[in-house]
Amino acid sequence: MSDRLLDIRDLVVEYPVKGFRHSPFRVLHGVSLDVRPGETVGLVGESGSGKTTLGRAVLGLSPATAGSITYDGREISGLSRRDRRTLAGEIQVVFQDPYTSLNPSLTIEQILTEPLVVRQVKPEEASARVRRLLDQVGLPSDARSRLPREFSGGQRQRIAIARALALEPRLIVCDEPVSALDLSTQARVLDLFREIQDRTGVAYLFVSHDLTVIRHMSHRVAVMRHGEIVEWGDCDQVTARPNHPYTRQLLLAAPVPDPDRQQQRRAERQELQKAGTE
Ligand SMILES: Nc1ncnc2c1ncn2[C@@H]1O[C@H](COP(=O)(O)OP(=O)(O)OP(=O)(O)O)[C@@H](O)[C@H]1O
Repeated sequence: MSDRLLDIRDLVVEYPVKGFRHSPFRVLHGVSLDVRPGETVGLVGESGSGKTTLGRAVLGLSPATAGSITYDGREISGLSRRDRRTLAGEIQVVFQDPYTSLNPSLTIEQILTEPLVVRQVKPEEASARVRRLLDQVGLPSDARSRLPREFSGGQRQRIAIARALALEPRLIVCDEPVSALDLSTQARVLDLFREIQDRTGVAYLFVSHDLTVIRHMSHRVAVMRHGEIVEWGDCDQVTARPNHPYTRQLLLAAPVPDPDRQQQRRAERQELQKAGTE
């Protein structure tokens, strides 16, 4: 087995701009990174840096203008919709907003069974799997007959995670999966992601603007700015000894519990900004 489950090379993504005089808007300017089986690669950067676009490109939702995306040794960036469907069991997604990502008119059982039905899993087997999935994400089995609106944001995100796990994927693109949740719920859902990884060996491409979250989750981290990766490597190394001034700013902006230290970091950050690095 290749040590690269996902391999992105020199990826360029452009969005069309209305009007024939306008050239397309280039969002990713030749991005390269890889994800190994069972690891978490964090993608961090300010709003608009292109993190979501990169995740969408992996999912086939934003077409690549140039470059390649290889999954398990197979080029996937130009796949047709039909061929994409065969990958659905391998690559899944958890979106940011648990309030809009679940169909409000379906019961939890229907939501979790849908991907299994598409895979022609027999009804009895599907029902047993739904129970197991709920158990895996810490929800009671009587959740099956209820609707999404009967659950809190954190519980809904657990349901979204259960749905992503239904087909036993090897890679999940997590796009800001905790940023709509309050802090204590965030911590519990992050722990759940880690527990699931320890148990199943799934890999995550984990998108967040929050360096504290990325640091908690990632084995390796890519720091994005203006559609480029400005720093990439082992998470401990990047966060302990950042090379790029932008990474240093992100680190200084991340909250710390000690108010004196927080004040000192704010001053350091202002110094960096004055030096013209922002
Ligand atoms: N469908 C689209 N059509 C045109 N431009 C888009 C589209 N989607 C995103 N963009 C633009 O691409 C750039 C990158 O957006 P993207 O959502 O990938 O960034 P991001 O880092 O995920 O930001 P955020 O953290 O705010 O979600 C932004 O300037 C955005 O306006």
